[in-house]
Amino acid sequence: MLRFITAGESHGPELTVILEGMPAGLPLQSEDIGTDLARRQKSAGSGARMTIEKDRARITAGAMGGLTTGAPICLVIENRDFQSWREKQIPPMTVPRPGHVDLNAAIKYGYPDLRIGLERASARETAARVAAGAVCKKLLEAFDIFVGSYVISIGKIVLQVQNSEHEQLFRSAESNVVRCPDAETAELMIQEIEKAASEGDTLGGIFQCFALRVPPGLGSHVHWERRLSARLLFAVGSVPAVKGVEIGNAFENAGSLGTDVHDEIIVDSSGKQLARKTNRSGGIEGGITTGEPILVRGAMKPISTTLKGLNSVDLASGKPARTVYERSDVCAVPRAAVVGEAMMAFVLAEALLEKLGGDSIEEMKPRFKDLRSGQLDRLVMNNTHWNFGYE
Ligand SMILES: Cc1cc2nc3c(=O)[nH]c(=O)nc-3n(C[C@H](O)[C@H](O)[C@H](O)COP(=O)(O)O)c2cc1C
Ligand SMILES: C=C(O[C@@H]1CC(C(=O)O)=C[C@@H](OP(=O)(O)O)[C@H]1O)C(=O)O
Repeated sequence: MLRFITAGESHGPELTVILEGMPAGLPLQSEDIGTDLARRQKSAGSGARMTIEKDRARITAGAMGGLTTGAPICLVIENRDFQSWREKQIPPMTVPRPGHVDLNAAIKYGYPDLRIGLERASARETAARVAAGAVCKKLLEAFDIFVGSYVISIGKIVLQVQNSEHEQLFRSAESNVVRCPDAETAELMIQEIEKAASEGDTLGGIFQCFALRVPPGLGSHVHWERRLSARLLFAVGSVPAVKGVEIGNAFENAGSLGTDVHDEIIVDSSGKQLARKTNRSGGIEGGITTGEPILVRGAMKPISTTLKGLNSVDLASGKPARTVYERSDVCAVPRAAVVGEAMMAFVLAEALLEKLGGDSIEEMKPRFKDLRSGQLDRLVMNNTHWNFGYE
């Protein structure tokens, strides 16, 4: 079993993540994690906090001499902003912001100050997830599996050019600050963010995560919690502010005819390998990977903290009050996309380990080679009748 747990508050000294279950022998350096940490910070629409933090993961356990040992991996990320909070007398926060955990956490935990809830609910925690996800990506890369993402929409600006060249779309998207593959649409998205910011408002949007060269056979149909589709929906849906997740073209498919949706099975030009004409299923059928790219989209609500303010109630006086603004992102869809990648990488790394077993990369490699693929001659079928009996 692969698992991770994070700890840390947004303005506390540091974030910690422990990733347990990684096999031994995986090359791992802090720089491997730094790239994704930096990607998660870079985006149009980011607030002032992102100019303060320079995220870097310190590896304090589980890797020695640049290789994982099989022991729990501990990663620590400093919160530089802690320095400006540690000596401060902070006035109590008593007006809950709609869209945040503020009110619910206070009701549930009996907090005397709304800050206590927001400190842990803040998406600062996602830096720790991205660090763990980067390690999972290293494992997947050792088996040539690639996980990436790009932005499909911000507010009402939607990417029109969508095709199956996900890796290429990803590369183009990385060249701009909204992580959109099409330069013209990216420009419109940036303008949309600037407009919302100038009006004291915020935006959400949709990001696409994908995984390429995932072998068929990860996940299972035999039990609800082993279905890879369900596990991916849960993982990507756990990203703060993500309120909808779909696999493949799920919502569009729901309004179409079956014969227009399901990915027909063909024998490819080699005559030996089974393939699909399309990938509307997003690479999973019956909770098991098909070998086609895995596609998961996350829909993020607009950022809850708005400069304009929203109506609420001051819990100290019981009177109506406007929310108080300190600072915030205006749009975080490009940043959330990187968190989505991390969550997807975690689920796939876990599923790969379940499939292959083994305590070291060396043990996993030959088993990976031997994975059942869609090769016709490896499918064991015969025409003898089968007795459907239980006694
Ligand atoms: C990368 C990232 C950055 C975020 N930045 C902000 C922010 O600056 N301000 C804000 O109000 N919400 C931000 N959010 C969203 C809140 O964390 C989230 O809406 C809040 O915790 C409530 O959780 P829920 O929306 O899942 O109910 C961000 C989310 C992500 C994933
Ligand atoms: C710190 C991060 O994101 C934060 C997520 C966040 C929220 O409410 O979720 C609010 C902002 O923090 P602050 O209140 O300190 O300005 C964001 O900057 C981060 O992503 O590393």
